[in-house]
Amino acid sequence: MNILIIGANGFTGRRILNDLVAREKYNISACSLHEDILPGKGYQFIRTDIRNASGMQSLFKEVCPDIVINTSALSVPDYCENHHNEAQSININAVEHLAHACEQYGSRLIHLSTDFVFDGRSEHLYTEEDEPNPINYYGITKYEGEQRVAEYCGNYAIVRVVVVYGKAFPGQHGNILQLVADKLRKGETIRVVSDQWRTPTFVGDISQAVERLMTHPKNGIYHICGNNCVTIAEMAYRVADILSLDRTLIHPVTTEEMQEATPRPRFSGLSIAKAKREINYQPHSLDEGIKEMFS
Ligand SMILES: NC(=O)C1=CN([C@@H]2O[C@H](COP(=O)(O)OP(=O)(O)OC[C@H]3O[C@@H](n4cnc5c(N)ncnc54)[C@H](OP(=O)(O)O)[C@@H]3O)[C@@H](O)[C@H]2O)C=CC1
Ligand SMILES: Cc1cn([C@H]2C[C@H](O)[C@@H](COP(=O)(O)OP(=O)(O)O[C@H]3O[C@@H](C)C(=O)[C@@H](O)[C@H]3O)O2)c(=O)[nH]c1=O
Repeated sequence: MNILIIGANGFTGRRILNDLVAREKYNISACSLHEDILPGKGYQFIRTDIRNASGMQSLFKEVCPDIVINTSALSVPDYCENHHNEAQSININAVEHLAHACEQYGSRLIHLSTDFVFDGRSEHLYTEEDEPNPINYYGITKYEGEQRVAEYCGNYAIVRVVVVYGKAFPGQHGNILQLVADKLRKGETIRVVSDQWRTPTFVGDISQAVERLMTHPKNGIYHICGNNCVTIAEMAYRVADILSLDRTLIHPVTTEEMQEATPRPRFSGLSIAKAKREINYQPHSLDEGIKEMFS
């Protein structure tokens, strides 16, 4: 089976690449905007900018992928808020070209998306049937990208993940749990929001789910995240407690006090009932994920 992983230098993409290579049963190609951050064995790396239509065509011609896993994105909401054109070209236009290329080559597209497609006004965990209504530009572009995939691709799965955490490699952006651990280890304080609820996702659980979705016979959206719905502050306290760090350095603040430049959903916990039912998805608990991340 020929697999193409796009965005393979990224936090989630590299974890999926490493996990699938370790299975030793796939023919794997990886691409990213820049050179391979950590060259290894068991895959070929082809540097490609997926905004470039002819570059994408050559990539597909060379790889002839059965499965395409798209983890590439402009995934920093604050940056997207001030760089609309760039966000649109990566999160929407390139995704549309990708969907067409998959259709042309008969590839199944596994496309990563986000809880930020929702407005956060819900009182319950969002299901795949709930109507998106993004409240920041990143969310708008990711929702539009989802729609292009569903419209132009005959064989696809959209995988929505939430606050992804796990070990990062040098050169990758970290995550809020790593930031908390780093600050507390240095004896520094950190302000964390106490009124935004999420279902954080252990990065290894995404590759577990993606591998199952590669051969799953259905199209559609899948919510893939953890099964604990907590505030960002609660995540920070769990890191402090599990690593025996000083929890008094954590200063919980409201969204209003935090004065974030980019609006974020108040509540964007996702329900994983569909993934459990259809692909027997079984995520780590938050405590298990934190322990594995810092082991
Ligand atoms: N991180 C999170 O908490 C969450 C992430 N998501 C979604 O999950 C997915 C993965 O996110 P994450 O792991 O954080 O992503 P990263 O930001 O870590 O990685 C994205 C990768 O995309 C690559 N890329 C960007 N533009 C292009 C391009 N034009 N052509 C080719 N490659 C490109 C970059 O490559 P290079 O490094 O080579 O420049 C980068 O490494 C995204 O779809 C994101 O929207 C959803 C919810 C939460
Ligand atoms: C840096 C920082 C963040 N936070 C909060 C803000 C936010 O709610 C949460 C995570 O912050 P981050 O900066 O990691 O990113 P943020 O932009 O909120 O995270 C999002 O990333 C994109 C890609 C997604 O798709 C979303 O699912 C979500 O995970 O932590 C604090 O409370 N204190 C801090 O010092």
